[in-house]
Parts: sequence; structure tokens; C-alpha cells
Amino acid sequence: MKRGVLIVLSGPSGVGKGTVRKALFEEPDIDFTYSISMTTRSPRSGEIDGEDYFFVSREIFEQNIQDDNMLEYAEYVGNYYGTPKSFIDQTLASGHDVFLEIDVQGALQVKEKMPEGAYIFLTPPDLEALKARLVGRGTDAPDVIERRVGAATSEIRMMANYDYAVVNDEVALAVRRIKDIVKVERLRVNRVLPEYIEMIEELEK
Ligand SMILES: Nc1ncnc2c1ncn2[C@@H]1O[C@H](COP(=O)(O)OP(=O)(O)OP(=O)(O)O)[C@@H](O)[C@H]1O
Ligand SMILES: Nc1nc2c(ncn2[C@@H]2O[C@H](COP(=O)(O)O)[C@@H](O)[C@H]2O)c(=O)[nH]1
Repeated sequence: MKRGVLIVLSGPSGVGKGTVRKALFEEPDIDFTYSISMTTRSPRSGEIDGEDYFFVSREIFEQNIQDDNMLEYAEYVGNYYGTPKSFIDQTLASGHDVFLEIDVQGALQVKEKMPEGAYIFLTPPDLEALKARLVGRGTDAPDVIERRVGAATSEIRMMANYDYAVVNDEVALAVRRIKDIVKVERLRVNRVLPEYIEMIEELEK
């Protein structure tokens, strides 16, 4: 049976990870399973618990760390964010591709543990565009935006630790670049593109 591919999309806050991920998931030939993160941040207007994030208290998050339930976690601009572990293991083992959208600290922790994934750094055309996107999104107070842009400068330096860098100049172009990367990754994991596996098995009968 084919094994699922782990795809980790990371990059500074506001670069467009969520926007690109949503556009990617709408592609007819894409069937990724999204890993829902856990966070102590308060929900933004319109965000749904169990869909956008699992929103929990600091106590519950810290209990999950102690119980070794997290594949990775990071403290980012005053809140915890992390990836529940068992979901990732089970989904990959069942042959489904898993998609993580996480910050740079978390992505590098996952890469240490699971180097066989596709680690993609989504980068803005420049820092001005990044700040404009955070301001334009309208979800964060000015001081939080400053902290996020401040964090971005050191995050962008970590780009060299990734397998791939994708510029999010236009969403449709970023989606196409990521789809090409996933094709390469499928070949690396399964040695043959999965759409051919059934055909070969049929011929070998
Ligand atoms: N290619 C693009 N060109 C212009 N604006 C964009 C582009 N991609 C995303 N945006 C806009 O930038 C803002 C931030 O996007 P988004 O929320 O997807 O970023 P993010 O990286 O997921 O942020 P966070 O890490 O904080 O969740 C949104 O208002 C979105 O519409
Ligand atoms: N290390 C992790 N980072 C995560 C995870 N889920 C989301 N994130 C990243 O946190 C920042 C802030 O997110 P926001 O929703 O408050 O804007 C952003 O870079 C996210 O990608 C996670 O599970 N682990």
C-alpha cells in the first residue's frame, strides 16, 4: 500500500499560508488531510473550534505537552501552538497525505523527527508586502503586527533549512508550485507515482 506524504507549509505570519492552503485544497486533484493545530490563542471572529484550531487553555496545552501528545509545539507571540501527534501517525500509516501549516520553530522540530516530509517555506515578495498583508487582514492590533513582522526577519533567515522555497506573489502561482513539489515528493516516498501503482499491480498478477 502507498504511504502518505507529509507536507509541511511554513513561513512568517501573514505571508498567506492559510490563503494558499485553502486554494490548494480546492484543486480537484488534491486530497490532503489537514492537521488541525492546538492553540491557546483566543478564536478570531468566524473561527470555529475543531475546524480552524482546537482552542484550549494553557493548562490543557501544558498537560498535552507533559503527556507527550504533541509532535511539536512552539510559543509564538505569547501563545502556544502545536500539532497533536497521534493524528499524524495514523493518517500517514493509512496512506493519506497530511498537510501541516505551522510556524518555523515547529516545522524545524518536525523535520528533526520526520525528515522524509516535504518542507516548504512560503516567502513574501518582500517585507513591505508582508506587513501590508498583516495590516490588510485586519485581525491583529498594531503592536501584535509589529511583533509578527519582527519575528519574520529571523524566520526568513531559516529558509535555508527547508527543502523548498515558494514565493507567494500570486496565490494561483504559489498553488501550482506547491503541486509540482508534491509530485516530486510522491515519487521520492513511493518510488513510483501512486496513480501507476494499481496499474503495475494489475500487470504483475
Ligand atoms: N499572494 C497574495 N497577494 C496578496 N495578498 C495575499 C496573498 N496571499 C495572501 N494574501 C492576504 O494576506 C493576508 C494574510 O494571509 P493569511 O491569513 O493566509 O496568512 P498566514 O500566513 O496564514 O497567516 P498566519 O500565519 O498569521 O495564520 C490575508 O488578508 C490574505 O488575503
Ligand atoms: N509551531 C506551530 N505553529 C503553528 C501551528 N498552528 C499554527 N501555527 C503558526 O502560528 C502562527 C500564528 O498563527 P495565527 O493563527 O495566530 O495567525 C502562524 O505562523 C501559524 O502558521 C502549530 O500547530 N504549530
